[in-house]
Amino acid sequence: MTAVVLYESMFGNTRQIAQAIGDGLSDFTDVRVEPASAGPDLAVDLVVIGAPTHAHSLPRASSRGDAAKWAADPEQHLDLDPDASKPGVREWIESLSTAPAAWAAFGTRVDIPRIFAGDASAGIERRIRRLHSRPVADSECFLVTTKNVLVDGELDRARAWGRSLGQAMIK
Ligand SMILES: Cc1cc2nc3c(=O)[nH]c(=O)nc-3n(C[C@H](O)[C@H](O)[C@H](O)COP(=O)(O)O)c2cc1C
Repeated sequence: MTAVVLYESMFGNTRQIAQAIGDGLSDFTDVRVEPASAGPDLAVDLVVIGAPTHAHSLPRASSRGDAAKWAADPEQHLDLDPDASKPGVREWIESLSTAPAAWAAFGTRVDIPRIFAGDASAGIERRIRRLHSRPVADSECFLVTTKNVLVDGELDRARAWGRSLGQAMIK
């Protein structure tokens, strides 16, 4: 069995979550963790795909530009990921003609009530479901602070979610 965890990340949090999900999955399968800008790779048994929440939904070119402006402000103490300005998860999904054979969605968002934050994972799930496919597990969103730092315990939660996806695949 093989799996790929695809992510988009501006400031590194979603990348760290993707790597932790990959760690959890690696107990069950060979797994690669890659930016979504690498393009569609459906030749695997499981695709796990995640993005940061921007304006309640998935990043788009304009919100990636806003993220780059935040990172350019030294007072924000943010480093931009190398692939941050490239096409990401929204474009990856738009390029699909069929859904991956097995897939699950995750996101990151600010630790405020979901109704105010929105949730990229729900946006990913909704878009791939339009290709007449259901995820292998409910989507999951991981939390950052308003200063864009992962909330304590979220990497452990991501590892556990990755393990649960691996378990679901071997059943
Ligand atoms: C342009 C922009 C818009 C954002 N909009 C939202 C939002 O609507 N809701 C939210 O919870 N977080 C929002 N955020 C915060 C991101 O969700 C947060 O920066 C991200 O989860 C961190 O992941 P990353 O380090 O992988 O980019 C926004 C961030 C940026 C840069």
